[in-house]
Amino acid sequence: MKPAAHASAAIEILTDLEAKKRPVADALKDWGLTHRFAGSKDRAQIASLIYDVLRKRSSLGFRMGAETPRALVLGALAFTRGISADDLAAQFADSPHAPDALSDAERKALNSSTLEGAPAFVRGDYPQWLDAHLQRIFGEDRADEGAALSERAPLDLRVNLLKGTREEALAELSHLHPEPTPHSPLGIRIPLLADGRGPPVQSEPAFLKGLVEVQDEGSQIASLIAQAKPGEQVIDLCAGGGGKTLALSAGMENKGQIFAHDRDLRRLAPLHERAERAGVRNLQIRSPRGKEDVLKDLEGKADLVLVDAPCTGAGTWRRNPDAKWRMRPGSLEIRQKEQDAVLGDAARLVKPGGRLVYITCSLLAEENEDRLQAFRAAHPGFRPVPIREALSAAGLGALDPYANADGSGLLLTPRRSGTDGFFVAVLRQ
Ligand SMILES: C[S@@+](CC[C@H](N)C(=O)[O-])C[C@H]1O[C@@H](n2cnc3c(N)ncnc32)[C@H](O)[C@@H]1O
Repeated sequence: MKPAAHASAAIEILTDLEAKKRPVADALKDWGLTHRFAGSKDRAQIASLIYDVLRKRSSLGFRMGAETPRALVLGALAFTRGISADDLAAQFADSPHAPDALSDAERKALNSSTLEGAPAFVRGDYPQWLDAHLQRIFGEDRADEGAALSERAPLDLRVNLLKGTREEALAELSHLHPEPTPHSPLGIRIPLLADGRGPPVQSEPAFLKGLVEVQDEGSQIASLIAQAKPGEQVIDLCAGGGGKTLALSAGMENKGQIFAHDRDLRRLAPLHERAERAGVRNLQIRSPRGKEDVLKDLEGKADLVLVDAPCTGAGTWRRNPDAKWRMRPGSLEIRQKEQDAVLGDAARLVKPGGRLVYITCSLLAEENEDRLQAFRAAHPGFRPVPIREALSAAGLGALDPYANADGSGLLLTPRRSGTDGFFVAVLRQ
């Protein structure tokens, strides 16, 4: 397929998305099933274009003067990919499967539009109802924070010290032009390809033998702040696929015990194979078993309980732009209740003198500072550790500027730290 045919397919899929209001992954899958002639590379190119559209849906619509799938795709090709109106017209003329030729109004928008006069939620490409929420944290910077959350995300890897050093990993992956990440001592950043996709690192020998894992630098930092030490008893209460479990385990040098739990059995499934590949030998996966309390024997025993809480994921909009437009006030309320519940469950597991580390990949105070406040009111035995103290102990003092307003947590964002958005706070019992 030629690039112009990719544009046509993207318009078709976006039209379907709009009509059926369903997740983008489902629409892409269905399109692939009904267009078998499209190879995997074509499908990936089309998906990448659709994600470029979704990241900047509002601002592209504003600049194009229309929010139709066609206007948005033209806008993404011009403003994100830098293709001139003349070059687009030439591409369209050259392919039988191209979108219709550009109109005069489209040419004008492509050549001369700006974001001047656009409100913050358009410049920042986020849903209007979130404006007050983002203003609460970022004030006048909210549009710039939103804009940074609307860029493509980098591809970051974490070096697994159980298998080798960052220098060894950089050398093994040198053909992908890796760079050390600026903040995490374990991070490697791999440049994206021209169309915004990352190279297939999961097929690299360095990945297959467990020397590197895919993990955003922000997630690496959150795990490092938790400071899981050799010999400790550690519980990763919301382990999911185990991204942070593996990072914690590497910090423990396979000494002591780490327990991974999640209320959703299916989410834990990949961890078995990932741990094997990473050479982790001190992991027990405590899968849920109906109504049974599978952590009962660990009550009051953990040196560290990590709560990587379920959240709206507002910090990961670069990777899941679809989620940003699908987010509703009701889902924020549901997440808050879940966060309170899981924090309450964590409290009973921490031993006297132990730590509870609360993490979200959200930027919203309603999911971060407010939840900590509610937790502390219900559990006065837990004291917050000033985040600068926790950073210093983890050898991450350079991240001090990213402390939140009251110093109770770390707030990472693409604009501030170049990572996904994360909130991290440490409490001690
Ligand atoms: C942010 S995800 C975890 C991501 C994972 N830690 C990682 O680094 O890849 C949050 C997880 O919390 C789980 N969860 C939600 N409520 C829970 C609860 N009450 N107890 C345990 N897990 C819960 C969800 O199933 C989900 O997998």
